Amino acid sequence: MNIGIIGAGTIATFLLTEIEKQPAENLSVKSLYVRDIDKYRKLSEDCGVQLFNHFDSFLDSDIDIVIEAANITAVQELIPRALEKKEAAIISIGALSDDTFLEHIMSLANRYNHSIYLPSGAIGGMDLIQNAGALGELDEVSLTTRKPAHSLNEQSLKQEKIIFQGTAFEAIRKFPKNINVSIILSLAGVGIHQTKVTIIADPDIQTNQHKVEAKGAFGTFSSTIENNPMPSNPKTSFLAALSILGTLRKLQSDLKIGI
Ligand SMILES: NC(=O)C1=CN([C@@H]2O[C@H](COP(=O)(O)OP(=O)(O)OC[C@H]3O[C@@H](n4cnc5c(N)ncnc54)[C@H](OP(=O)(O)O)[C@@H]3O)[C@@H](O)[C@H]2O)C=CC1
Ligand SMILES: O=C([O-])CC(=O)C(=O)O
Repeated sequence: MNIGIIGAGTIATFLLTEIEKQPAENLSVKSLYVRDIDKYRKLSEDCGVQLFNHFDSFLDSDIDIVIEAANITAVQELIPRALEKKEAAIISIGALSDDTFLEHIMSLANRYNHSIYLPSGAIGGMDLIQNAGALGELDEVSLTTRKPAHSLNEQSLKQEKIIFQGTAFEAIRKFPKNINVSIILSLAGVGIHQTKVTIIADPDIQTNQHKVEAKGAFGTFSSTIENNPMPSNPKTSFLAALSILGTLRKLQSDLKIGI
């Protein structure tokens, strides 16, 4: 499967490097769409990947799937165009907190017969949350995120502080680079207006921690992940980058686990 990536930052560089190390996997990153070709020329030379700053040329290059690894605005601007020609995977899932946009890209996916893949990012258990709500009997879903204070621009904190409490809809608007996980959780579960989110800035931790709790006819569920951050962008957890690799592997495998 030939891959084109939007963006060339932390997650994109991880994918480039790791996919190149596994030639037997039948995955290959062929093209990168960037805003500034000069900034990423060395990366492209080191990894043997072609750079594009013209989106249609990127889409027309030898790729089967577009992976967005940029930001919410890039999803809004570029994914509708991508879906006319290719499959797409999105990691800046916060963009899907806009119902009108979500309906728009779903109708494009349907019209052009392309799927939209949403890797589970820095959390897990989305299969369980979806299954628990299969009969509409999922009553409550919440997320408590605890991140190092500096990741949340709270460098001066001396002790932990709750910096946000509200819905996922409100959370992603206040923290668009830190709480994409709340939107995939909402899409899997009870929606952006019902999913409760708490964000804690903690000066004494180094990991990105997410606690998911759910309650319904199925029983109760609780899981906590302590994510190691990516060195080049501590806001981003290593698992978020791994989850894209996981999605690509699942797409290629005949054994679909947890689907
Ligand atoms: N779903 C989840 O669980 C998680 C999601 N994320 C999200 O993943 C995304 C990527 O994270 P990460 O790799 O750490 O971010 P980085 O900031 O390291 O990299 C972002 C890259 O995107 C590029 N970019 C931004 N806008 C555009 C555009 N319009 N067109 C092309 N390229 C663009 C930037 O380029 P330039 O140099 O031009 O600025 C940069 O190369 C972020 O939105 C982040 O919030 C992160 C962690 C978890
Ligand atoms: O990487 C993480 O831990 C979570 C994150 O940034 C996001 O959801 O946007």
